[in-house]
Amino acid sequence: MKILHVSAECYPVAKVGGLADVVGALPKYQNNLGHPTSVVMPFYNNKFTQANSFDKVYEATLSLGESSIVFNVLKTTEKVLDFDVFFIDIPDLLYKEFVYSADDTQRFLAFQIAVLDWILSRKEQPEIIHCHDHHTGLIPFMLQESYKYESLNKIPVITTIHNAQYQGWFGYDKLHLIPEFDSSKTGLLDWNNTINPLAAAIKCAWRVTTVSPSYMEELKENANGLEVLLSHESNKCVGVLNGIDTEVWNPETDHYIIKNYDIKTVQSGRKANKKWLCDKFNLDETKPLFAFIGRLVGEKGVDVFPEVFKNSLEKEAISILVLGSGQPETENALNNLKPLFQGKYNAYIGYDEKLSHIIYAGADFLLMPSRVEPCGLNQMYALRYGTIPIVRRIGGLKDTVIDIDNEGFGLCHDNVNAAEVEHAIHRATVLYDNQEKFKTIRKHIMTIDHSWDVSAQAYINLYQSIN
Ligand SMILES: Nc1ncnc2c1ncn2[C@@H]1O[C@H](COP(=O)(O)OP(=O)(O)O[C@H]2O[C@H](CO)[C@@H](O)[C@H](O)[C@H]2O)[C@@H](O)[C@H]1O
Repeated sequence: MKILHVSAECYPVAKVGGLADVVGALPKYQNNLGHPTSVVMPFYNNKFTQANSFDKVYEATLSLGESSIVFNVLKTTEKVLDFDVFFIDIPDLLYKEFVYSADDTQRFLAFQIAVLDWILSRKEQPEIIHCHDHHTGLIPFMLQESYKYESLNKIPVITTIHNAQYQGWFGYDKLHLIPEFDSSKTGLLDWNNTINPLAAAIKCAWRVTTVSPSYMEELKENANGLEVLLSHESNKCVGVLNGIDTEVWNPETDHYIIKNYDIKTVQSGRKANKKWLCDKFNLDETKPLFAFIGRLVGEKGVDVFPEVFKNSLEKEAISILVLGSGQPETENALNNLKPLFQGKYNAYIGYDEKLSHIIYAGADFLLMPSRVEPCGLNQMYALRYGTIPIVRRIGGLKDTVIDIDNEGFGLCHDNVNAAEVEHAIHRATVLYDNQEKFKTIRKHIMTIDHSWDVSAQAYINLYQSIN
């Protein structure tokens, strides 16, 4: 079955968060299962596009309302990735140093129209179009309703919701930008009197998936306004747990980390990575190291950190290291703690792929007090590298981490508040003090298999059910 993924992000081409990891791995595993799978994404101005040369495979002009916009479809000259990636090049709109910005409505509408115009022109068409998040949410609608794409409307289209908090809303003043359709179908675009691309995708896609089974259930109660819609459409919705790319995320071969290790050499390998982190960030390597990696936004629960860190660093003999960027007030609060806890706490505000790998390889515990966590990849990377996750029981975290008190391997809490996170940190220090148990758990978690093998097949089964 020929599969085409449509996405704004794909690792290692362009990554803002977990969406890139998924779209950078799932196609590889689907190819391995014998299904030719490719990705189409925007052509950004970044390290990847600067480092490679590209051939033009298609050129045309698209209509965005009254405007005519020339676009190209590009492919790398050499085979760089394990699967084909096609790039939509619209210089004025997409060729930027960033992935997302304030004028995303125009940018991603033009992208989606270009994708469909290009598919229309191809002799060999995909047998499944797999869209990711709201940036590609109008594709299911356009396939079904825009006159121009009528000949494509038998191609099954599925949408995966990686995060329902973001829906891509825009006003009716931009309705005319969508290729012409029967105006009596405008309701399919609407949710609460505004155009809502994610809602349109939920209504028009043949199947809707979320990235964990628990998140699917939670969305019926809490989906940033789409609860009723998701409950109504629940027959075509299913949760498929994300996997991880075990070639990229492998402590034995990871070229980013300071010392590679496997289950037999975990002790010395992790010691070297921890020492590097502690030297670099002025932390005490004899104490348990707690880390956080991620976007500094409300849904990750990071607003509790200033209070938690202050209290825990005063009470416990621990070190804490943060890697992340996001809301300026949280960035400032985390920076402001540095002078108060020198030698015990540090934060790198920014994005650094290499550092993230070293943290998974060197920290003892990874904090994830998420308010919302559709799946979460960090806890799975942590497990593979032998870092014990401390998570709130929500979404994919609930599906992948079991508490040590329930014969599991992680530390879990039910709510996002300072007291519960502090208590979980305290429990982690007790575990750390029992080095024999700590090391047994560490070895065990490295053997848990979260590779994409199972879930890539689950998606194939889903595609086959609608083909
Ligand atoms: N400052 C930084 N420096 C370096 N690396 C950083 C970083 N900040 C984040 N990362 C990396 O970005 C990725 C984050 O992935 P997550 O899945 O945890 O969250 P995200 O909320 O982006 O994804 C959304 O989509 C994914 C994929 O479906 C879901 O798992 C998730 O629950 C959902 O919120 C990881 O690879 C992490 O290491």
